[in-house]
Amino acid sequence: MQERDVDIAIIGAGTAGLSAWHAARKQSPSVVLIEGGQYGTTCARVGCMPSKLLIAAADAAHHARDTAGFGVQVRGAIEIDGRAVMERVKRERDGFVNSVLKSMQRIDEADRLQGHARFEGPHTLIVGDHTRLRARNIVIATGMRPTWPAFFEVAGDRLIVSDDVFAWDDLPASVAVFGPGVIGLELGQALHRLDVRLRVFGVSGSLGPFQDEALRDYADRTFNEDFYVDPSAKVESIARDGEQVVITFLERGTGKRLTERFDYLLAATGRRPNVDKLDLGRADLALNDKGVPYFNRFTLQCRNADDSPSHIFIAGDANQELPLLHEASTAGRIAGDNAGRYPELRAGKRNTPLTIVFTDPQMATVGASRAELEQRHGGHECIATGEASFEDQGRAKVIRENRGMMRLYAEHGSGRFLGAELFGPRIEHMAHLLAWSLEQNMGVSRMLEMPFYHPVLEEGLRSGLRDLNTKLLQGPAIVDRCMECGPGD
Ligand SMILES: Cc1cc2nc3c(=O)[nH]c(=O)nc-3n(C[C@H](O)[C@H](O)[C@H](O)COP(=O)(O)OP(=O)(O)OC[C@H]3O[C@@H](n4cnc5c(N)ncnc54)[C@H](O)[C@@H]3O)c2cc1C
Ligand SMILES: NC(=O)c1ccc[n+]([C@@H]2O[C@H](COP(=O)([O-])OP(=O)(O)OC[C@H]3O[C@@H](n4cnc5c(N)ncnc54)[C@H](O)[C@@H]3O)[C@@H](O)[C@H]2O)c1
Repeated sequence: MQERDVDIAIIGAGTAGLSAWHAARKQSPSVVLIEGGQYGTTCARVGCMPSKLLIAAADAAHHARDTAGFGVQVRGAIEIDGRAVMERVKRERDGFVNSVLKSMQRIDEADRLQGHARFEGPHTLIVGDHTRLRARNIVIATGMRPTWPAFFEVAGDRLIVSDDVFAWDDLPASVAVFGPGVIGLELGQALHRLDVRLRVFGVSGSLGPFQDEALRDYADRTFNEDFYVDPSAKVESIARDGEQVVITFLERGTGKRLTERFDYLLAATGRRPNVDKLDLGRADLALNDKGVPYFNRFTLQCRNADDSPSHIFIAGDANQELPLLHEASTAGRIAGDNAGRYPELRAGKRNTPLTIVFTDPQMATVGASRAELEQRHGGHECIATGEASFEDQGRAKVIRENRGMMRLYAEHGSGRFLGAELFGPRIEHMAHLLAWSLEQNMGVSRMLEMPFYHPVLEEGLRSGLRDLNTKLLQGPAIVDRCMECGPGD
């Protein structure tokens, strides 16, 4: 076994680990990055990028089929070439992975270690059974992996997770997706639009990231016009028969017992942090009931079992706080910086929570949910809710994407904007405007003073803000459609 001493060890060469490495390296010349799996990051290899590539192909198919409403006839059938779809997904994905690998070449080979890392003691790691690494400070950036209930395993090798989708050479004929969360909805809708026969089964009624019941119901109705999704499914049995998975369930709406065969069961039932194989018991850290170290979200510093501050930091999906790419990058930077400075620490700037789901229509949440806000601000009377629909919105009608609604929250008295849940066309852009407004502590009336071009989807957002302003008793109600700059709202 090779023995080695370093100043800082970073476990995991994903987005958080790479970001931590660069920040730590500014503080110390002795930083080692350990990777137990493949280089290239989850985002580029099996996460954000290949999923968006598959969705882009699905969007192309959808738009090609959706021309008649504009008076444009496409003659002949729209055919999906599954091999060509997957070939492009993988080719472009490989390009993204290669750019990560290229950027990693900036890290000296001597500063990279390959092998699974586990704790032998609070300052000692065993890497791949070939190296004992002693480090003054350590960053855990080990990411997450998919998780599923044991009863899915009857499907054998026909049980797959999102990673497997991006290894396909061709599209299958049918898939049963379990889990209408972010991954299940994005991949499920994309597969459906690429002519894969689809059912999406959920439990407990949850749908994507929405907490607001009105948005959840609206999204549920809208998605069900496109593909079958039952957020509270009654699945009676799952069995394997030959090369297929046989699922018996009660059909939503009719209650009819149906038995259907699928090529795959795609488990999109959540992801768990990769901390269970780190031997954290030997690191002397205080762990929560899920085995994840307690940490401070501004410093990313963990706590020891005796509640004293630890020399170990945890960033990215591994800490389970906000498993999103931009959060992994920010948290990694703060953790790496603090690992370099320890025992002196700096509180990092954390961004406004922002989630965007790339379905059609898109889903987004900004800031806190209404329930969280009520708790934080002292009850429902402290929070005003504004609302607007995209169904009659000018620009949305022009492009025939007039589906969706939004709920916007603000504080009574101060008029400060606090958060939103949005469902509608190209919501990714409006969600950014709202997150940036929140970062700047803007009041709703100030937001309404900002320029709104015409005709744009953001005029729909202005309608929601006007309604919110009225609910705050800070402006007149908009009784008639606002016509001062055309039919935009
Ligand atoms: C299908 C899918 C789509 C997604 N789409 C989006 C999106 O559109 N937008 C968005 O913001 N986020 C998206 N995400 C989430 C995003 O990909 C993650 O939040 C982000 O990649 C997490 O980065 P990370 O560095 O924490 O983890 P990772 O990139 O997973 O890095 C962790 C690394 O640690 C290594 N490792 C684990 N254990 C050990 C060990 N013991 N020793 C050594 N190495 C170890 C792993 O091999 C891995 O390389 C998506 C995720 C998935 C799965
Ligand atoms: N656009 C994006 O930003 C994006 C895209 C993909 C993934 N991600 C990240 O990845 C994380 C993980 O995504 P995910 O979709 O795996 O998790 P998730 O928590 O969003 O969804 C899991 C879903 O599975 C359901 N479920 C649980 N057990 C079930 C069962 N036995 N049968 C049927 N359904 C069941 C849950 O009710 C939930 O709806 C997300 O939280 C997100 O942070 C982000």
